[in-house]
Amino acid sequence: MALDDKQLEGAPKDYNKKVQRNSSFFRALKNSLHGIWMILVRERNLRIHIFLGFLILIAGLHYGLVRSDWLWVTVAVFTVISSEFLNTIIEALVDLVVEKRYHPLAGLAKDVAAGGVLAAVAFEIIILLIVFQPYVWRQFGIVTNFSQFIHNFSR
Ligand SMILES: Nc1ncnc2c1ncn2[C@@H]1O[C@H](COP(=O)(O)OP(=O)(O)OP(=O)(O)O)[C@@H](O)[C@H]1O
Repeated sequence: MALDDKQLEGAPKDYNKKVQRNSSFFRALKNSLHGIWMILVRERNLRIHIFLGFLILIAGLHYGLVRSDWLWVTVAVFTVISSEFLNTIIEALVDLVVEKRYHPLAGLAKDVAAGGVLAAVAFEIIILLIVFQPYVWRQFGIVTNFSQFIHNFSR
């Protein structure tokens, strides 16, 4: 991943460059936006999650979700997006430390980071199922009671 990027492969030549603190709020903002642009360009999975986020937004508008539903859906979508950011940071740091050498700990760090994304996606799916299922059933004229269903299930 990270080391395939030609622009970043050239980075070691810049070792003598000094790193400066962000001198102003706008400079910090510009660097943050650059970070978002970099991950958007490089990480296909993040682009897929953002695309799915737009589809969820359209579905939410279609079904007319209530405020509390929107809160949960927003938390779920941003949890996945944040986990992709974290995954990319860990991959970049691991590649920086081990370069292209094999190390079991490097593999462990990357696999655990990827597992974190999977856990976040599982969280998102559970939230989406709980939030959307009454709206979908209602479309077919079926009124459900989720709490009653869970209660009956546990008996
Ligand atoms: N330096 C390394 N040493 C040992 N195993 C590694 C190393 N780099 C990668 N791996 C293993 O190869 C897998 C794929 O690594 P890679 O850097 O391509 O991440 P990726 O999962 O493809 O990234 P992306 O999230 O961008 O798809 C890792 O999950 C890890 O198991």
